[in-house]
Amino acid sequence: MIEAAFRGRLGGFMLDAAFAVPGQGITALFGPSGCGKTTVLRAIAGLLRMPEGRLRINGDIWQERRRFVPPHRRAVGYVFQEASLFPHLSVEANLRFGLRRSGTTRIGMEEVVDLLGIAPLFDRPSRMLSGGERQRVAIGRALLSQPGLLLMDEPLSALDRFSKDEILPYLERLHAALSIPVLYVSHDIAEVERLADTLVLMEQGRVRAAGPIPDLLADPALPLLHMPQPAVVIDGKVVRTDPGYGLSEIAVPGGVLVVAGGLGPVGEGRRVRIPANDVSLGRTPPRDTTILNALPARIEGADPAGHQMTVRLRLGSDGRGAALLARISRKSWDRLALAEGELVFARLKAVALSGSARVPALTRVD
Ligand SMILES: Nc1ncnc2c1ncn2[C@@H]1O[C@H](COP(=O)(O)OP(=O)(O)OP(=O)(O)O)[C@@H](O)[C@H]1O
Repeated sequence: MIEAAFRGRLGGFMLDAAFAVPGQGITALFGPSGCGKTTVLRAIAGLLRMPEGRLRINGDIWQERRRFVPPHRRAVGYVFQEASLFPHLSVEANLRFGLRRSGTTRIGMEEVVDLLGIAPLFDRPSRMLSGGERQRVAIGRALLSQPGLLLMDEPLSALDRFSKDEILPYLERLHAALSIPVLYVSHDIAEVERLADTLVLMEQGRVRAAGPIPDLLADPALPLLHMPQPAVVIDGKVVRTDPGYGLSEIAVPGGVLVVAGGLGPVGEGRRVRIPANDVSLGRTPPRDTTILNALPARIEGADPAGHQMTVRLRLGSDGRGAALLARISRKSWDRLALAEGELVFARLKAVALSGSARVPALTRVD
């Protein structure tokens, strides 16, 4: 468990942020520019001492009343927006610099090099790396310092789209292979939807909500559902693959989804992303359609969005499955006389796998 509470004033900015999140997986600190995400990360690293603060990381107290563990005694790895490598040193020497800082070895050089695909870069001076490559080395160096907690402050924001897409699968691999909890600052919801297990939503120095990302994306009291392009993410497992058609079946709470790709061992974890604009609703099961996914679901409620409605649903005829959103026209809502509690068939035009394999938390290896 990671329990954090910080309160205090920095110039004209008031921070009053408290959250408790699982001590494993990736927790995203998400919110608009200036809401205090970096300040919280700095307070967790001990680089900033808030007048009132309480911080407990998986049982270890790092700050409480007069107790304040200094930054060098906190087992954190910190990855910044721009990798601060030694430009004249080789990748290997930069990585060894991380290794030297610590006595115990939880993660070794070989594992880091393998996980982050660093082998081909090993002998290069770090000034000759691309932005994405530099960031991979910076992440490797942070991991080699044997952190009990990895802090990442917008690690992809200085990269172009191409480099971002190149590095995201590596972050997903880390997520799958390591048990080190990660606090990940971002203001890019696409990144957060892809990587995070838990979301801490910040607004003006405060925590508006904290919880599993699938729940927060579909919560009508929060701004995420009211964004122009809302979406849900659902975590499931491969139950069948059909290599001939390049399809896999993913069991999710309340149904089974057919998705393109995602072929892999049965039982492996997968996350899917379903944009609300790609979901339509009908009262009867569809026939003669090219749509592969049409699942029974119950309407939980609906919120007007201009001339449209954002309909909140739960998969399964009992309405107890995963949360789903549908953006439909108000006219369709009225024409079908839809209402809370009704059973409908959700037709999902697009179900995209979000990233690569996700290993369920319980089978993660240490
Ligand atoms: N040492 C300081 N003294 C005064 N004000 C500060 C200090 N540190 C941060 N602030 C202010 O606190 C606010 C929050 O800053 P912070 O960098 O934590 O936001 P953020 O959510 O990470 O933003 P961004 O996404 O733009 O990086 C800002 O208004 C910033 O100017």
